[in-house]
Amino acid sequence: MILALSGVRKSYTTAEGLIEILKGVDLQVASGESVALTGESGSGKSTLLHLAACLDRADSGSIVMNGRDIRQLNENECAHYRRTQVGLVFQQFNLIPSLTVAANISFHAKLADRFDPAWEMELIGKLGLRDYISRYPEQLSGGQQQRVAIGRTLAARPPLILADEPTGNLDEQTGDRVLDLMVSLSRTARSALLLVTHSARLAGGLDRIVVLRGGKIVE
Ligand SMILES: Nc1ncnc2c1ncn2[C@@H]1O[C@H](COP(=O)(O)OP(=O)(O)OP(=O)(O)O)[C@@H](O)[C@H]1O
Repeated sequence: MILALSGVRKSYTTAEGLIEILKGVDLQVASGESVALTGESGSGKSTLLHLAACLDRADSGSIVMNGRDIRQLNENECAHYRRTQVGLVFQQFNLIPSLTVAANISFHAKLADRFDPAWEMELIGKLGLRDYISRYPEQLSGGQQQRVAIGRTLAARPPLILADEPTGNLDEQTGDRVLDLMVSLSRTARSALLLVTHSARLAGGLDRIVVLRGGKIVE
């Protein structure tokens, strides 16, 4: 098991008082497995991904990644965890504006000490980015930037990829095509994938679908 969440709870304090979003989430993802995380808007899918990425803290429960409970990590250890253990593909591409496409793609792999030029060239080809490697992010379309963000994540071959359907500013067709690529390349990289998606078609192509409802995972 690469990732195991048990009894994970998370509440937010708002003007209306305390709202409980996750009410004891249990979820396991096996090494190399792809899991679609679905559920109604506001059910807590992004919250769950942020907790697994060590970007936010759960109130209780355990989140064990590769045998280690990430709830015990301090800030520095969390940052190291994000650099080496997980790849994040979120709605914001977060590319580095001052770096070329090629440098953006190798950035995390180098930080994680997993830079592999042959794998990177393969990714650049498969993502259709060969003609753009010397450009800067601002010179790319949204779909192209999204492909760079995916390439950057996959270049580091993280054991786990956490992806929050990054369809925000893309038309459906472009978004679907890029997400398909991400799923197939995650398999090639042997990374486990936990993907938030509203697309039943895309979810159907993954190993398993889980639903977040009423603050818990129902399969
Ligand atoms: N920092 C925060 N403070 C207060 N409430 C929050 C915070 N972040 C999220 N929420 C609330 O928690 C709930 C779950 O949000 P979350 O973004 O996890 O849902 P989601 O399932 O990813 O939704 P969507 O499919 O619309 O993206 C929502 O009701 C949201 O308003």
